[in-house]
Amino acid sequence: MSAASAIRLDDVTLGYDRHPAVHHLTGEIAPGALLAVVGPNGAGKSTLLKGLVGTLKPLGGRIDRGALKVREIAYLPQAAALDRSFPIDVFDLVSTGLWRRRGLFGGLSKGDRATVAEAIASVGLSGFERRQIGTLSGGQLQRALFARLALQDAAVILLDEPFAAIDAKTVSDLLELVARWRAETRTVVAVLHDLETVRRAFPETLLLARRQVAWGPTSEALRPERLLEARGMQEAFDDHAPVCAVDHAA
Ligand SMILES: Nc1ncnc2c1ncn2[C@@H]1O[C@H](COP(=O)(O)OP(=O)(O)OP(=O)(O)O)[C@@H](O)[C@H]1O
Repeated sequence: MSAASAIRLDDVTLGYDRHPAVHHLTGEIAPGALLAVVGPNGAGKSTLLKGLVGTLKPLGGRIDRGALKVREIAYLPQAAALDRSFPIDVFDLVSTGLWRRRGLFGGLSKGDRATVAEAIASVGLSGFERRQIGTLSGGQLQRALFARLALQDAAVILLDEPFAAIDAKTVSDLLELVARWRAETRTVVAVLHDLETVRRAFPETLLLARRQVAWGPTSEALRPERLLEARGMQEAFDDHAPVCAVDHAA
């Protein structure tokens, strides 16, 4: 992991084909932060993660990652984005978490194999090493993907709806892993829909509705009036508007 750097957003607009999906984002993700990103469907949450990981360049404003390299940011997209028919077993999937350190064709040493086995054990999947990922339940697959993330040794970990359709036991096991990452001073940003989980486990929240409604301590950001405001802003958003002139006063 590199020396910790904050990620700073300065009036960032992100979108597709010159149409903003989310705009006027300004704030700082401090090193070691545990930040939830919350908002209605289509609010721009996934778009924001794509901006943070650098796959989407801002249409406006600036994302400053300091000394942090884009390859030091690990990104777990929504489960739907993963091709589960890909012929790979749990061990090989998890071991790809070492690629950054070992290179694509580096091969695994005995020590590496032990590290992979440990990561698999840490998510409760020992015994599943040779199972094809297509045969796993949704929760088991998510455990395997978290084990791979753990091996990536990333300074920043971005999770897009990591607990969608996952049972309470699995969520609580994976949250323990997230807490461990935080103790290791990694930064974790997670898109979440379950506000109970956010309130329980995430000290900071960014509430989005095509722009930021609130960004700060979770208890403040998730006040009922803020959530209501987010819903109203989401409904009022014009999906076809071009990039706007900045309206800081709004
Ligand atoms: N590749 C794309 N091309 C064009 N528009 C897109 C693309 N991806 C997302 N959008 C649009 O950008 C807006 C924000 O989408 P985004 O996926 O970021 O929302 P979200 O908050 O993650 O939603 P959800 O909770 O439903 O996953 C939506 O109007 C969506 O249709």
